[in-house]
Formats: sequence, structure tokens, C-alpha cells
Amino acid sequence: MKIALIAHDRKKDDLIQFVTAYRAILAEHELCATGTTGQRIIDETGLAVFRFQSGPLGGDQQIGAMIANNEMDMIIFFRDPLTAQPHEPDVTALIRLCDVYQIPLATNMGTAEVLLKGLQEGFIDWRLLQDRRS
Ligand SMILES: O=C(CO)COP(=O)(O)O
Repeated sequence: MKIALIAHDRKKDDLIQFVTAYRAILAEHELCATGTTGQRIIDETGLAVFRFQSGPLGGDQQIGAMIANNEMDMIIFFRDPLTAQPHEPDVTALIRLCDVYQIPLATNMGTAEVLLKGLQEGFIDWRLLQDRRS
């Protein structure tokens, strides 16, 4: 499965903690991330992560394009609901595309835990039945 990991600045420590806790599950999958988030995951967990642009520079839109191309299976996006983001329209667009294409999306640690446990149990295997365009 292809999983995108994203966190706003004040949520990055939480994401690192989460990725560390679920490293064994995540290591079995293809990981990608927005730029700064991805670099921290690489540096602090040693996992292999493909890095897109930083979020404010278009990273959310690049991940959205992957969703539209049916090339992304799950999004874990620890949003900061208390801080205005300069690229708020990009954030909204990414979340919208998850709903358009029925892509499992976790925006906080509680939901992310359920998603990864479900992933491990095979609850998201239906994604493998979807036609891949590439
Ligand atoms: O802003 C982000 C998501 O909207 C995250 O981007 P960075 O991982 O580059 O900080």
C-alpha cells in the first residue's frame, strides 16, 4: 500500500511519536510525505520515505494528484486545527479529494491508530482490487 504521512509544524512531534510506535507496520508499505515531515521521519526513524515538496510549496497538491491518479491508498495527516496555514486551500483540497475517491484519511492520532490496526488486519485490502492506472 502507498501511504502518505503529513503533519503541520506543531503536530510533527506527535507524528514522529506515532511513526515510531507503528514503525513495524509502516515499514511494510511504500511511504511518502510532504518535504519537511518526510525529512524528520527519515532522520528520526530511519524509514525510507519519498519526499514531495513542502506543504506550503505544493506538497499537499502533489499528494492530491496521486489520489486523483489512483496512486495513493491511505493518508495520515496530523493537521493543526489551531494555527492558520498560508496554504489552507491546498489542505482543504487534499481532504476533499480523499472524500471524492474514498481514500482512508486520518487527521489525528486516535483515528490513525485505528487505520493502521485495520491495515494490518487486512481491512483495507479492497484498495488492491481497485484498478491502477499506472
Ligand atoms: O504543510 C504541510 C501540510 O499541509 C506539511 O508540510 P511539511 O511537511 O513540508 O512541513
